[in-house]
Amino acid sequence: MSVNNTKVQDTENTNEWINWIEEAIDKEHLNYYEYKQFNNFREIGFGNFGKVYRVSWKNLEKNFAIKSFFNINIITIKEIVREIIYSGVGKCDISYNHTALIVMRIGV
Ligand SMILES: Nc1ncnc2c1ncn2[C@@H]1O[C@H](COP(=O)(O)OP(=O)(O)OP(=O)(O)O)[C@@H](O)[C@H]1O
Repeated sequence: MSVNNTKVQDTENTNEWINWIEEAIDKEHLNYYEYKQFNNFREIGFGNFGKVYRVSWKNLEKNFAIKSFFNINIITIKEIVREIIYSGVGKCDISYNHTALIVMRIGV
């Protein structure tokens, strides 16, 4: 799974959280999006953990917000899980500047 390609700090705890995400995808509790299905990246904000982009999906009119997390570590991975549970619609493939990406509904 692509999350392993990021700059993950290789602690047991971090791996547990990554496993949680991967299992949730396997069991289809989480949607998984290919990064290449998104285009028209426009930066719309940034927070403590990374940047947020407005993106188009599969060249359709459908827009999503994508949140990127830099320097994946135990703190950010917990934040990713929290965001996925409370506001996310899914997790995205990782390829953008080696960051983890989650996909959210647009609008805050
Ligand atoms: N789903 C979204 N749709 C549209 N804009 C968003 C969305 N999520 C975040 N944003 C924009 O990106 C900015 C940063 O959001 P982000 O969640 O990264 O940080 P935060 O909530 O301000 O703080 P923290 O980093 O502590 O979570 C927000 O202030 C908002 O302007």
